[in-house]
Amino acid sequence: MTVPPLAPYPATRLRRLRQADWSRRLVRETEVRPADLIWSMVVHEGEGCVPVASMPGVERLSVKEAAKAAVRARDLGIPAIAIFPHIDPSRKDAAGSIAADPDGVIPRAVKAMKDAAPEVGIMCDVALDPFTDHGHDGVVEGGRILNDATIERLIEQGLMQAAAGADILAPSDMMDGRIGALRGALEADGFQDTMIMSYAAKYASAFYGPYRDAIGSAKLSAGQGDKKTYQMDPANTEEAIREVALDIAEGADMIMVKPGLPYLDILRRLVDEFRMPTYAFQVSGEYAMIKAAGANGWIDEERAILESLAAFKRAGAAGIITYFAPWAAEKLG
Ligand SMILES: NCc1[nH]cc(CCC(=O)O)c1CC(=O)O
Ligand SMILES: [Mg+2]
Repeated sequence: MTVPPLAPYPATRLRRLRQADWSRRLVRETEVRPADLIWSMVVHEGEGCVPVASMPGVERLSVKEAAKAAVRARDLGIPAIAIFPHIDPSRKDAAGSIAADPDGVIPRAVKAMKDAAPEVGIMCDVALDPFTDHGHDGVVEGGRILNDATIERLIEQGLMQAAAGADILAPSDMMDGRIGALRGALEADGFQDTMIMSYAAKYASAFYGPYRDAIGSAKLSAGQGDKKTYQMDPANTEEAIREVALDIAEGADMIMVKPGLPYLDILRRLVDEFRMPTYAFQVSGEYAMIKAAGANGWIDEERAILESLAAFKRAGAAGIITYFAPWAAEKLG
């Protein structure tokens, strides 16, 4: 990109445009609006709201509360909600047997939310980890995560979610080939309008820690293995291009980079390379860091939240999946 020639100082003084709020607003290049936000939300099988210790301000919501939250999202101008399930440990097993249960908390929440606020898009994670007792996203055999056997389970789960009324399916497992398999299954079963947002460039990150607390799959963070054989190495950027190219070719409508703030370089590259609707997930650890530093008075929490959201837009995100969505929409609306 060539910069047009600038008159040298003092004819050019870049500070001129920064001197007043009105002129700063006038030259602002990007803006965060409620319509840029996807509300990341945890639902649980019980009643009421249960606070998540490592994510102050985030609560696990019952199906009933999730329906109310959908109405709130609509009123705030938030276009979509991504839901994640907390499952009682007694109901988990090695196979994640209940992941595709049509009476599970996810399909019940989807139906209740779509009934309460049909104008709000509902996105579901396609992955086994909330339902497995080992916390992995796939079928495990002899310590290995089986790719193709996992895809079969993901298809069952995704079709169940689509049948429940989910608008967007978001496979977050990082198995190879799952986008194409899911797209084919959706077409075959009459769900040609169900969207897929692929967690295409998803990294094996330490920033997911509080999420495992939120959905009750703490085992991995306690040192029982890691997800490095399927999630990406944080050192890699060329590989993200290959991951995304394949997911687009397999039929993804939207792509995602995860985590968010530490991976803005990846986000920018993918937007420039593919020109697809590209989303950033500001994950649980990013939320927790801002909340913790804010609570200690070490940073100005409100400014830090808004600055972080602005950074995603500046880097080219079409939208941001964030636990801050309701607070931010209220502030920005
Ligand atoms: N596949 C599950 C999944 N879906 C979203 C997150 C993380 C969300 C967050 O940290 O906020 C994870 C965790 C993981 O992959 O280990
Ligand atoms: Mg892939």
